[in-house]
Parts: sequence; C-alpha cells; structure tokens
Amino acid sequence: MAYTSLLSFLLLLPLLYLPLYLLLPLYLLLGRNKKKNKPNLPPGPINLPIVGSLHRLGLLPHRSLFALSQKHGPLMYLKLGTVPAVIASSADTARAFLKTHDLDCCSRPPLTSLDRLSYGFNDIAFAPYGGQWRELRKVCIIELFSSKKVLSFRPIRQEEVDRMVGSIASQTDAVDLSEELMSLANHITCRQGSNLRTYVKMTAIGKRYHVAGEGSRVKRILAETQALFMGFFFEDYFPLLGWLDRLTGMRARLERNFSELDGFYQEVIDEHRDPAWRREDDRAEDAIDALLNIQKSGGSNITDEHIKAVLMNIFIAGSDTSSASVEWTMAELMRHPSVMKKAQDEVRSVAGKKGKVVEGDLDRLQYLKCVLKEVFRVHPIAPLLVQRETIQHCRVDGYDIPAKTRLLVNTFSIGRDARVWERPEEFDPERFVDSNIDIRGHDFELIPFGAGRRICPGMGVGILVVELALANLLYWFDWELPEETTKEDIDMSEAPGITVHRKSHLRLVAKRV
Ligand code: HEM
Repeated sequence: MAYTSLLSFLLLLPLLYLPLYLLLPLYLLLGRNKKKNKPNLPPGPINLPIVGSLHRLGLLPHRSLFALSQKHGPLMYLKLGTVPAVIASSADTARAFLKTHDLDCCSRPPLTSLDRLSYGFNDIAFAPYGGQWRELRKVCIIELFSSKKVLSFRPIRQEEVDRMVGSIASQTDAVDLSEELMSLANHITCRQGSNLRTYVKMTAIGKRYHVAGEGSRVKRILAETQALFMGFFFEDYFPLLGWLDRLTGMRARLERNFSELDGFYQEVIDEHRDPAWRREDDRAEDAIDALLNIQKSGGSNITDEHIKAVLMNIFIAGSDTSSASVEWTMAELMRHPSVMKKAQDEVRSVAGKKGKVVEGDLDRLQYLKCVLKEVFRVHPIAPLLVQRETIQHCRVDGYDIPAKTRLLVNTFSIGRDARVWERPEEFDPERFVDSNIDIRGHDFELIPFGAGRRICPGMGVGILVVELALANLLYWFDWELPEETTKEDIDMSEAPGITVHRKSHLRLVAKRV
C-alpha cells in the first residue's frame, strides 16, 4: 500500500478503535494503581493516541528519526502505532544495545511479510533469536561464508567484474552505472548462491521465464519481494487491526509473491537434485549444494524450507547492498574530483600494467578503503540496520527498556554525530587516513554491517565485491559527467527502502584509459 493511502487509513483509525474508547474510564482507574510501578522510559516525542509516532517517520525514517534525536537525545522512546520502540542514535547507545546488552536485544520482530517470505522464520536474517537461528547461522557461516568458501568463489567475482568492464567499455554514450552495478551484484549473488542455470536462462537465453518487455521474471519477483518488505501491514503496528491487511489487498499480494518465489526456489532445488545437473561440468559447489549435502548427511535438521529461506536472505541481503555501496561511492567521487584522482592514482600504481585489478591487490589499496569508510559513514546502506526486538527487560543509561520493545539503531545519525566527527556533513576520506576506526563491528562509531550476534555474516564477501568492482572502475576508466551537467547537478536524493539506493540512476561517461 502506498504511503499516501496509508495516511487516509491513519485518519480513519480512531473510529476503528471506538469500542476501546468506551473502556477508557476503566483503564484510567486501573492505570492510577499501576503508576507506582511505571517504568522509567527514555525521553521521546509525544505519542498520539493509537498512531503513536508513526506519522512522523515519513518515507525516509532514518532522516526523520535523526531530526527527532537532535531534539530528544541519543536514546529515544516512541510508539510505532501501538508498538513500543527505542531508537539508538549514538555510538555509546549502539554499544550499550549491541554489545553490553546484545543477548537481551538480539531477536527480530515477527513482521508479517518477513514471516511469510521466510517460511515462518526458517531463515537467518529475520528469525527470532533461539536454537534454530543459532544452528542455521553456524552452518551457513561454515558452509557459505568461511574464508575458504569465499576464496573458492574468487574466479566468479573476477569473471563478473571483467564482464561489467567489457560491457561499459562497449558503450559510447553515457553508461547507466546503476544498472551495470545491479546486474553485476545479481550475477555474483546468483552464481555463488545457487549456480543459477535457470537465472542465466532467464536473463540471457531462456524463453521459459522471460517476460517480454519487463526483464527477467526473477528480477521482477525479487523487486516485488523488496517492495513487500517495505510495504505497510496493519498487523505490524496495530495487531488488533491485522484483518485490514486483507481489505487493502496486501495479504493477497504477499501470497502471490510467496507462491511465485516458492515455485522458483523449488525449481532451483530440483535442478540441483537432478543427477544430470550434478554431473555437469566443473562448477564450484554453491550454497544450495552445500545445504543439500548437509541435509543428505542427516547432520542437521535442514529442510527444503530452510534452504529456500536462506536463498531468500542471500538474494535480498546480498545483491543490492553491494551495488548501492558502489553507486554512492562513484557519485561522491564525481562530486569530489581531487578524491577521485587520489583514489585512481593509488589503484593504477598498485595494479600497474597488469591490465586489471585482482583481489590480491585489494589489501594495498589503503586510500580506497578510507573512501569506502567515508561512504559508509555518510551513506550507510542499511541505515537502521535490521530491526531488532528485546527479549527481556534491560536498563540502558538508567532507563528501562521493556521486553518486546522494537530496537532501531540509526547508523545514519551515528555518522552525523558532531561529538564524534568533525565537520560531519563534509565528505572527506582523509579523516580515516590515520585512524584505527574499522567497519567490522568493533568500533561503534561506524557499523555499516551491524554488530554483535546479528552482525552481517556476508560482510567479508560484501566488502570484496565492493572493493573489486570499485577498484576496476577506477583503474579502467576516467569518468565524466554527461554533456551540459556539472557536479552540482548530481542528484543525491535517496529512494525509500530497507537498503537505501539513489533515487535516480547514476549516468556517467566512461573514457577508456
Ligand atoms: C556491502 C554489502 C553489505 C552490507 C552493507 C550489509 C549490511 C548488513 C546489515 C546492516 C545487517 C544487519 C545487522 C544487524 O542487525 O546488526 C546485515 C545482516 C545480514 N546480512 Fe548483510 N550486508 C552486506 C552484504 C551481505 C551479503 C553479500 C550477504 C550474503 C550473501 C549478506 C547476508 C546477511 C544476512 C544473512 C544477515 C542477517 C544476519 C542475522 O540476522 O543473523 N549481507 N547485513
């Protein structure tokens, strides 16, 4: 449901709660006795009856919450509909939740779309904290994200980056860099995740899945999945009004997307079970092979539903995060030509006359790493991380945080905290040149991959893809803006989403060096 129609629903909400108003006097009477045990909640904006502070979030909640935190402080309490939530907006409060109280706060809220699309939370990213999540995450870290496994996919990453460079080099007009990067990330994810022969068929050859005029079927299905993750379900904010999701059509939309995704996953799994497909060529063992092998050996209780749910995580969490990171970096480099030149000089001197940048070069690209840190500070890709939910009561900064409170860590605010960063609004990678701050979840000033028990398990591979793609773009091409545009014209506005992309595609002219 679009946010405009959401507004009209919010206006009607008080009527739907009419029966509850009749009970108000009773509630007030009981409330008086309860006051003695009232928790000491963090400060925050005034919550309206029923809608709470939901109306304040807007399309870019990280920005609205940042503005609110300027007024109410780095630890805020508010209500999202009828659901209590706390917002952590500083490195210290993030540390308190993600380190000191990590165990109290490391569950996920059971949101409607996530429930369905993760097969009842049989995945890693959206599952509640518990034995099943721990087991699956452990298996996936060993089988999918270990250094050995990540290394085994090195040829795939290089091949796909080379393919992107070839595609850009063949274009004479301005290149749609956003499209190129999305396609790169999709191909890498699909090949690492599932050696998707079907996907390749869809994008390149196959008629079976190809939907004329609207690109591949999978691309469309996954775009709808992303939209549903962002979609508004009454159930998530007004549990008593969950039935309205049927009236708005959101339930039907969710079911449609689920059954399309399920059909697709099943096909991919069946293909991997097919002895003919298994015999085929020298393909590297992918994520599905690894999970099917564990299933076969009976070593773990992995069902087809777990495999499908993990596939969903890989597709959703693994592709657009990397592409968005490179997009924002290229846009900032175009706006800051001296930074672009310094980064290009470094890349070209390290890779020399080799003809390309390879993963073995990346450790020596120290300035490029500073550029990326600065991009993650200013444009965190998942600015509110992934929502958490507290498991039990805890106390932070002297305030009570009750169990079952939603926790949003606003890394966008943390990156703009003037007590930590000098000139926070300025894009300046030099600030990291002599700094020890790293992005791997230990320094709470900069946590683009989260921290604690729920830290991104794909961080290693994500960083590799981003650095390799970026380094090759800088090595191979000099970049110019399309005719009659200046760096001041570059649109830096953000599109709404769990992961934040640029609103408009980045179009640049690539000149082969
Ligand atoms: C630049 C690339 C990436 C960024 C910026 C990123 C960022 C994040 C963030 C912020 C979280 C939430 C952490 C938290 O709740 O504390 C997360 C979780 C997750 N990410 Fe990533 N990610 C990236 C790449 C990847 C890749 C390549 C994969 C897999 C192929 C992946 C898989 C996951 C999964 C499964 C989770 C959920 C972990 C859990 O809840 O236990 N991510 N990621």
